[in-house]
Amino acid sequence: MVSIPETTITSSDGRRSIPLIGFGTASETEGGDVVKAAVVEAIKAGYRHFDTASLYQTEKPLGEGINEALRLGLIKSRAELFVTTKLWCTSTEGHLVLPAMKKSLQNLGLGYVDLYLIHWPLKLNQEQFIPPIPKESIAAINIKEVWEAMENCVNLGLTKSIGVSNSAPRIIEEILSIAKIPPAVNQVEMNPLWQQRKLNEFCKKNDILLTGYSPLGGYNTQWGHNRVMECDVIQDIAKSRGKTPAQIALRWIYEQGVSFVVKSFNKERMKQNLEILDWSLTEDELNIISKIPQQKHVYLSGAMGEPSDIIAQLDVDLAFQ
Ligand SMILES: NC(=O)C1=CN([C@@H]2O[C@H](COP(=O)(O)OP(=O)(O)OC[C@H]3O[C@@H](n4cnc5c(N)ncnc54)[C@H](OP(=O)(O)O)[C@@H]3O)[C@@H](O)[C@H]2O)C=CC1
Ligand SMILES: O=C[C@H](O)[C@@H](O)[C@@H](O)[C@H](O)C(=O)O
Repeated sequence: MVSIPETTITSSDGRRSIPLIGFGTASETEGGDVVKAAVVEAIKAGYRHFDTASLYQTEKPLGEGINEALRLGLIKSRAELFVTTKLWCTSTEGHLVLPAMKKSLQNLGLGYVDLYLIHWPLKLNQEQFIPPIPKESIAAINIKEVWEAMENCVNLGLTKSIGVSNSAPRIIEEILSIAKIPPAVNQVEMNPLWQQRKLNEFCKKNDILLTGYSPLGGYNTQWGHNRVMECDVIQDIAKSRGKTPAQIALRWIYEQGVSFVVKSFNKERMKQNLEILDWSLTEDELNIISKIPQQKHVYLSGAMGEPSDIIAQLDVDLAFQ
């Protein structure tokens, strides 16, 4: 079993450990049983950090997988795991945060999560996330009110740490200016095609751990693309090093001093994705990767189906490099 290196983030118990590699659970095609079985296999392989969200509808099977792992004796206690979930945009209002947090815990069957993230700094007034989302259903987030409610979740012991996702410096600075408990993590799109150099620098300066999502570009998914896995530079390095393109992309992100979450429900591939710890990329290889033309992929405007100034601003904020 692979032992995954950890770093620490701010939490209600002072600094707490977080494994640098997390297991993603976003899937539109795989059912609950597949997710549950994958979680058990992932724990066998050595994953200890699990990423879910109310949006993904994988909280319940993740919780079931954790219970199964406990039953099988793969772990002795839930405390050996780091579980992240996220507040969806329909609940980003002060009075809606606590009920959403409690609902997530109920889905997971857990007494607390390790990290609760604001999924997108945005308010949606429409229950179903089925585009087109009319402009009238999109509102700006009242971040002060929402952050105070997130802090309340920490004070109630429902989450150990809080953070943001898909957030640019502008919103993070706003949070930092009012926070009693600062954000511990910012989870964003990050891979060799969107390297996030400036955001990484900004987060490091503010003691916020960047977590990269879609480190393989969301290969073969509806929301992702195949350009990372099919990138010539990545493929050439993979051939010359006897590694897979996925391993090169993951080793690259690992070497950026961030954490990342990668999803594979396939037993061999989830293991392969951990086999990146006992070798490193050379200066030359890092240099070539740093020259890959940058191309951000996740633009919320594309997903909404109707133009909105609020979404457009969010996309602009996130596109800086
Ligand atoms: N905060 C946010 O807004 C977002 C957060 N996320 C989080 O990040 C996680 C990871 O990102 P995600 O977008 O899923 O995409 P990833 O970049 O992790 O890619 C996942 C895809 O790659 C395939 N795959 C995984 N490993 C390999 C491999 N070694 N070789 C070939 N194919 C492979 C998977 O298929 P298979 O399972 O068949 O192996 C799956 O189709 C998500 O699951 C979610 O938890 C993701 C998007 C947005
Ligand atoms: O762009 C819109 C996408 O569907 C977005 O909502 C997801 O990528 C989500 O952030 C996730 O975590 O999977």
